[in-house]
Amino acid sequence: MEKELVLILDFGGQYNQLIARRVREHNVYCEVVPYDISVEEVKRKNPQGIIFTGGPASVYEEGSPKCDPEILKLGVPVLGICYGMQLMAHLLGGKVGRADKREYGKTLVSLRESRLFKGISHEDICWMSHTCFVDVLPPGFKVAADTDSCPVAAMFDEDRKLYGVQFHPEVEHTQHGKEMLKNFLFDICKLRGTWTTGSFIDEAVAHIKEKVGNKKAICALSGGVDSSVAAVLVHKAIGNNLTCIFVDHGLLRKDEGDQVEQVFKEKFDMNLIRVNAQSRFLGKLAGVTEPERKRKIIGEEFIRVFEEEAKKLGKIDFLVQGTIYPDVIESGTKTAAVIKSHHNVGGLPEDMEFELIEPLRQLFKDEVRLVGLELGIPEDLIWRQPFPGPGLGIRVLGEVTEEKLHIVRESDAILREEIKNANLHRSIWQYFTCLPDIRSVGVMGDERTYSHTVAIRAVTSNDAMTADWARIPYEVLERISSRIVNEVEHVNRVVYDITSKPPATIEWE
Ligand SMILES: Nc1ncnc2c1ncn2[C@@H]1O[C@H](COP(=O)(O)OP(=O)(O)OP(=O)(O)O)[C@@H](O)[C@H]1O
Ligand SMILES: O=c1[nH]c(=O)c2[nH+]cn([C@@H]3O[C@H](COP(=O)(O)O)[C@@H](O)[C@H]3O)c2[nH]1
Ligand SMILES: NC(=O)CC[C@H](N)C(=O)O
Ligand SMILES: [Mg+2]
Repeated sequence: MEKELVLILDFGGQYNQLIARRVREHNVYCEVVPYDISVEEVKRKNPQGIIFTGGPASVYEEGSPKCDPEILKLGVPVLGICYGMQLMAHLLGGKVGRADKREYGKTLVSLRESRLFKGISHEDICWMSHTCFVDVLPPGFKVAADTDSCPVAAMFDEDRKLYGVQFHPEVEHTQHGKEMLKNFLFDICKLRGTWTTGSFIDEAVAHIKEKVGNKKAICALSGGVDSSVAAVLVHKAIGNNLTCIFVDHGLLRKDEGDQVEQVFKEKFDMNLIRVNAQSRFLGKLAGVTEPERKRKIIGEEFIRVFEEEAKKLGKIDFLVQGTIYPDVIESGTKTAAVIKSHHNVGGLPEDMEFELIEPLRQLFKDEVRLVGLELGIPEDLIWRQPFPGPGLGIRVLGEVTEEKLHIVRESDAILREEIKNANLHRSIWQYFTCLPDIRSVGVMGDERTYSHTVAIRAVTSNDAMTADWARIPYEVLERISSRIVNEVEHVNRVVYDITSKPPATIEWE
């Protein structure tokens, strides 16, 4: 059976991940690729459909992102969304102008007859976010929708299978957006929706087998969800030619090192090496306060440890990592801004000796969890809360010291225990404490104190791309706060972080 694939050309829009999710929700595999992918590369990947995303630029500006126009001539159906539609118009001889009136948010759109809108009535509430508009249609195109202030809210050329929408079908607020994407995928691109976690596993295993052959690989294993799933997947492909390496960098949570080692030895039949590298990581971090510096130092040190361990094992060509899509996107791409350098992507040193294998690189966390369950990984591991590779190193704000690590470790253990006792551990995506680099005045036992403040961070999320602060019941918060101040030395105040992502991020650094 031919492999089904939709390529999403990334022009830097805010909702690009959502487009990918919506396509996958229809069981169609898709990949988000940079907008300047060459036409040869597109041909090699052989997609049955292509989507151009939105983006902040204006097509008529110099230097605005443009794809190879040949992509529009491949005969593969293309759906341009917002900037994507404007670019399609611009490249094919139409004209894009700047409107006097911006359209932003919910907008009533009149739809005309088009395969894209099959089964949807002649009006729909759509979500708009634009200033520019298609002023003159490119030759061969027809108007498929309009609004009070936008004459071309959608356009199409049925013969060439080129479609454009000015609004965003991928956001929830567009009432029939799902149906529109469905029409594009199934009616226009003639896809069947064969992508399932089972088929993903089969393909990934075959691909890894082919790539690695009889060579050897190591896997950076943290005991977290992503690297455990990656390890099991690669082990399925290459068996004992894989060795997992778990680094205890001194930035782990309370008792975590021993727990990971124990669980892994009990539940998995794989080679595992635990490296105790506490002092070298803490040494490298001494005196460093800037968050991005800290992340890069940790990222590089990880690789140096892997290289040293690999040398002891003979010739190792590949490094397996549990990188997932949000790690990639937040570390910055050609079009997406750097939010923070995830140690395993933006924090990698340039002179690394391994070739990377990252089978989960295109997946979101919830998809990784489904793959893990399908692979038979125990549920309690699959539902572990995410824990970042740089660990407590980015939860101790500012300089990392043993004393501060101790405070975070102990307070975090209390928080986790109480969340579990309150049976909230499955409904909250992530919950942890962090240590802002501040001290404040308190009174304990009639005496003045001048001690640390501990912050509680707890969020709900589906994929870590956006998050809301979790509404932990007051009684639970009260218990956590009182235990932390009573049981953890050098702490006299506990605060609760009530910011969503955006504008904040989940971690504080
Ligand atoms: N202590 C560690 N030792 C070895 N590799 C690690 C360690 N921490 C992180 N890594 C590597 O970095 C990758 C990214 O870390 P990340 O925390 O995002 O994923 P994870 O730990 O596998 O899963 P989770 O998000 O559930 O914690 C991991 O998949 C793993 O390959
Ligand atoms: O492996 C990782 N390496 C990193 O450098 C890193 N930084 C953040 N995170 C985790 O990613 C998710 C999103 O976090 P932020 O909202 O803080 O960006 C959350 O789940 C974070 O815990 C990381 N994971
Ligand atoms: N959301 C978008 O893709 C916006 C496209 C373009 N920047 C505009 O303002 O019209
Ligand atoms: Mg982790």
